[in-house]
Amino acid sequence: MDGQRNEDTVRPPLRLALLGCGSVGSQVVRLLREQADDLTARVGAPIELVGVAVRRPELQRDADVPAHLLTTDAAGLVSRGDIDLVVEVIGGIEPSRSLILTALENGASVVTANKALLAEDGSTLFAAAEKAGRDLYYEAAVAGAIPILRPLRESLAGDKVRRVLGIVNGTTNFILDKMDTSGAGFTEALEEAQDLGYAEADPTADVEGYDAAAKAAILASLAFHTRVTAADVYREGISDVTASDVASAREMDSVVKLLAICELTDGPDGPSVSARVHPAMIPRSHPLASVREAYNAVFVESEAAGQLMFYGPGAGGAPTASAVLGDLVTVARNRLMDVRGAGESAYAQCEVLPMGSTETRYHVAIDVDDKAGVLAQVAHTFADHGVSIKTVRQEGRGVDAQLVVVSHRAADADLAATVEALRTMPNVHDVSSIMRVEGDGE
Ligand SMILES: NC(=O)C1=CN([C@@H]2O[C@H](COP(=O)(O)OP(=O)(O)OC[C@H]3O[C@@H](n4cnc5c(N)ncnc54)[C@H](O)[C@@H]3O)[C@@H](O)[C@H]2O)C=CC1
Ligand SMILES: N[C@@H](CC=O)C(=O)O
Ligand code: NA
Repeated sequence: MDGQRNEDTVRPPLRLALLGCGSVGSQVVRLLREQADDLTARVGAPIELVGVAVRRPELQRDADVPAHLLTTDAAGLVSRGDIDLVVEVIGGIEPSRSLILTALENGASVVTANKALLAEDGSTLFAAAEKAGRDLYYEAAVAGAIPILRPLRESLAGDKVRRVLGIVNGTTNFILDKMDTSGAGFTEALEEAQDLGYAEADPTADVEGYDAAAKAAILASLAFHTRVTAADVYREGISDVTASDVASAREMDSVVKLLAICELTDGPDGPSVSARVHPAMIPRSHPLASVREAYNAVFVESEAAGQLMFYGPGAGGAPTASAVLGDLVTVARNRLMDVRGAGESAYAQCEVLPMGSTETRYHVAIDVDDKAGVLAQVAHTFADHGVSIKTVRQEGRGVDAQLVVVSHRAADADLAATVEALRTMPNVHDVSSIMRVEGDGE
């Protein structure tokens, strides 16, 4: 009966152009075909794939794309004037930016997974979507399949988000998890990630934190109703994390994770925000510590809702295509109703704090002479830079000792200056591990 009723009310097809047919694009094609009837029923009209822009048409693809749909002329496809919906899964800045702008100008609604572009120049795209009166949706751009952007933009629109703490890069989480569980070094763990297809042949964007920084910019913008770009995000990757850092974390009953941290801080001149990506120790009891392998999770703290956690697959063709299809159904429904969905609100116009004035905590391992007064000298150095010590542990190592200091929260610049000063002290041999500490409620 229901099926019959839907068929009776089905409208003419919405015409879809797909830009890019790699890992994500080919899964979009597969799901469109396999779920065609359900999608038609959910949207209220069929979605008809009318063109697929590719770079190399001769390539064998995971999805069976009819040859007559393939074109190398992506610009021509989005300029045709008869396209209702465009999915951009090419990636990178150009030609993706120009293609999305042309698609919007020609009246199409757009779905993209392109975090690099949104984090670099989202404001140009949002302005173009608004001018055209069309939707621009991008749930897949952060944490793949995990619904996180829609909850921030819509479900939490009546609340005040104060903090977003996320594991938003699957490759680096896989590497750090391997280092923790098997004691592997960074290089060995990276090779395993590459063998399993998680890390690219050139893993720089993942390993050096650029991918997570783009996602942090998008998260901070939506969470705090402001504009944060990738250039505003402090970034450190995981290539300097050693097996000894991971072992130090284990001794503290903690794990090392690459975190994206976005915070709202109230000040006398109004709220400001910070966004940073760096490795940090978190206690094993924290919900993010149990995020294993290539999974992602985003932990959101808001004033009324309290703590929320979003967990699932953050990468991979099919999971990412799931998020793309979710957006596609939404923008297709909006087209049929001739409305625009919720757009970006950037009314807050918050200042973005530099990393130096962001408050963090440090775990510092210091190799020193095991002599009377050395601990006091080290403690003075912290105090001289205005950094309060939370705990100190000392381990004897023959004539030497290792001091493991965990600080209270202090300006990151003061902590960095403390470490610099420690390195010049006569009884200090080495500052062998420096790691920020997060998530233990301080
Ligand atoms: N793979 C994943 O797990 C995730 C990917 N994303 C994003 O999804 C987007 C696509 O990623 P993937 O599918 O993994 O990349 P991919 O590299 O597998 O696919 C991109 C495709 O675009 C094609 N292409 C490049 N230039 C083109 C042009 N001018 N015209 C037409 N086609 C062109 C390439 O030949 C390639 O087949 C990127 O923005 C990526 O950041 C987001 C979340 C997860
Ligand atoms: N390279 C990314 C994939 C999706 O954004 C990751 O490893 O998480
Ligand atoms: Na997502």
